[in-house]
Amino acid sequence: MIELNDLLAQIWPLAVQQTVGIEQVELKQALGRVLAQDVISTLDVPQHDNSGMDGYAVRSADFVAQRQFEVSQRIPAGASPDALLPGTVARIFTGAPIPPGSDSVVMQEDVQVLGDGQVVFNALPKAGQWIRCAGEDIATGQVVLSKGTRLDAIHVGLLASIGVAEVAVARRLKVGVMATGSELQRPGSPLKAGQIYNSNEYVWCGLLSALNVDVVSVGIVPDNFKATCAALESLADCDAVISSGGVSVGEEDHVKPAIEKVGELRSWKVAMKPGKPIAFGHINRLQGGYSWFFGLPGNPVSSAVAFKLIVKPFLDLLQGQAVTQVDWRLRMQQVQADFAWLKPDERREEFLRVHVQSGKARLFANQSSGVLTSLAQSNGLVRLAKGQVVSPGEWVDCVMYRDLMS
Ligand SMILES: Nc1nc2c(c(=O)[nH]1)N[C@H]1C(S)=C(S)[C@@H](COP(=O)(O)OP(=O)(O)OC[C@H]3O[C@@H](n4cnc5c(N)ncnc54)[C@H](O)[C@@H]3O)O[C@H]1N2
Ligand code: MOO
Repeated sequence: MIELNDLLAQIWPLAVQQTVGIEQVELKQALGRVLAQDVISTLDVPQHDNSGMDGYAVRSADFVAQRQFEVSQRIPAGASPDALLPGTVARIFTGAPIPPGSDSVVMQEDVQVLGDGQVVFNALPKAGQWIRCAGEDIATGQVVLSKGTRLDAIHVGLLASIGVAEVAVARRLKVGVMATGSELQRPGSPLKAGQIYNSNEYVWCGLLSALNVDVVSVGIVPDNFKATCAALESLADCDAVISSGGVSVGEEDHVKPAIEKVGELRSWKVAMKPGKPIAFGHINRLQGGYSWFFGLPGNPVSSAVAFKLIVKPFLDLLQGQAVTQVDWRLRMQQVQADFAWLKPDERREEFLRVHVQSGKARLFANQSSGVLTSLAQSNGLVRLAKGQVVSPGEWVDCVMYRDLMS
């Protein structure tokens, strides 16, 4: 068995070295994609000093002599103002450019309008007040977003704010999925004796949709060697293939021998619970090259946890996402156990499904790797080292699901 940290150290660099190609997309299509180049601003945001309030643009030094002023111009947002005449003020609105010669804005609530183009100020302005300075958000030449960022809605808005209409992103990945198991049935069809519904594929497809990849599914593959080889070969043109089930040691487990036949098995069995029988390798393509392969366990919890901890970061890295953004170990937090864990696994590190609230982790009662409800009713995984016991009140490492899928 390989340690999880060692597996990650072995496979993540492979993805970093073999990131996929780049394409230009329109800004709105870039949501959820990974930026392939640094984006540098060619302008200041805002472009001009502008008003932070509806009110009056003034010269603060004029207030030494007087409190009543003539309004010499009106500046709505989008206008190009004249210089402020000495001894006068300008009516101004939020976002409008500050006229040359003015160094301060007084909000209209502090001003009395006399009706003959004159106004009286009830407050003394401080130089610089209510002025939003040119370039205070983004300065010309600044790296606004770095290569390797997965673009969220705010990132896309930030790019729009500097006038970018198209960006270079990693091309979409093509990911193949297959669920092995002669006992599996599709939701929508009645279950025959001994059958269970294929849920793993639905979990992955949901998780994959957050990664903006194209999914190709061959659906359910029966437990036989030939069918397994054929399904794997049919997905060889994908960037990566994920299968579930059939990776353990029984006679009905055909994934390991099949991957050895159609490609190469590079690693098998990880010292983690849930998720021990994980296969990693590749499927050869007839025309040369290969597709990465992850054979995840059939147990629904094992398959989902292995996906989040191992496969998802690998797919992110293939798209060029920065390692610091995908390595969930950097986002572990300490939580206080609201439970006791007295019979630890001596050979594997464990990931316990917990619900964390106000810094306290409550353990889901049934930690079986077949109980998918444990994932539905938890929001994080407590990570325990081999043999680690836990007493109530102890501080333990935890990774939250939101940090696994961000
Ligand atoms: N003698 C041993 N037996 C087992 C070992 C072992 O080391 N020695 N490891 C156990 C562990 S740990 C796990 S995890 C499982 C993994 O086995 P497989 O990956 O070969 O998975 P299957 O046996 O095909 O299925 C396990 C379980 O999951 C259900 N399943 C399968 N596919 C799906 C699906 N698509 N959706 C929902 N549920 C699925 C399946 O019906 C089984 O109940 O092996 C242990 N055994
Ligand atoms: O690895 Mo298995 O997932 O312990 O049940």
